[in-house]
Amino acid sequence: MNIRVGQGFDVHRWIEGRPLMLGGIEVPHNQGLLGHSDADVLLHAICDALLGAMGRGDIGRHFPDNDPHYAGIASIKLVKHVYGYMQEQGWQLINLDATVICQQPKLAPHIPRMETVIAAALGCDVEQVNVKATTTEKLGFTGRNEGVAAQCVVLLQRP
Ligand SMILES: Nc1ccn([C@@H]2O[C@H](COP(=O)(O)O)[C@@H](O)[C@H]2O)c(=O)n1
Ligand SMILES: C[C@@]1(CO)OP(=O)(O)OP(=O)(O)OC[C@H]1O
Repeated sequence: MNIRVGQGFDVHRWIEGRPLMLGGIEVPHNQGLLGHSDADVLLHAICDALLGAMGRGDIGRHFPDNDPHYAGIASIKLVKHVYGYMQEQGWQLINLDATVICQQPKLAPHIPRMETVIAAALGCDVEQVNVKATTTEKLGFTGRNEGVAAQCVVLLQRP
C-alpha cells in the first residue's frame, strides 16, 4: 500500500462585479474574486493538494493562466480533471481537509453544500471531505478584506 500526503495553498483578490465561487457553489456576496478562471480559491488549493500528493506539479502547469481555454472556466471542472489523473494512476482519496481564510462573508451556512459538491467531483463519500472557515481577526490581507486564501491537505492511497 502506497500512502502519500499533499498540500495546497492559493490566494485570490476581491473584485467588484463577479460572483463569489467557493467550493464549487456560488456564495451570495457583494463581491467576487479576480482570476483567469472563476477564481474558486478553495478548489484551486484542493487541486494543488491532489497534484502534490501524486507528484504531478501544480495547477498552473496543467491549466495555464495564459491559455484562453481556461478563461472563466468553472474550477469544479479542473477538480474533475485532476480526479481523472487520480483514476488513471490508481490513486484513491483517504481524506481531504481544507480551510478558507476570509474576514467575510460568513461561510459556515454554505459549507455542507460545498462538501457535497467537492465529494461528488472526487467520487468519494462526503465524510471524506472536510471544509473549514476562519477569519484572521481583521489582521493581514485577508483581515483587511483584500483577498481570500485557502489551504488544503489530502491523503491518498494506492493499493
Ligand atoms: N469567513 C468565515 C470565518 C469564520 N467562520 C466561522 O466562525 C468561526 C470562528 O472564526 P474565527 O476566525 O473567529 O476563529 C469559525 O470556526 C467558522 O466556523 C465562518 O463561518 N466564515
Ligand atoms: C486556475 C487557473 C486556470 O488558468 O487560473 P486562475 O483563476 O488565475 O487561478 P490561479 O490559482 O491564479 O492559477 C491557476 C490557473 O491554473
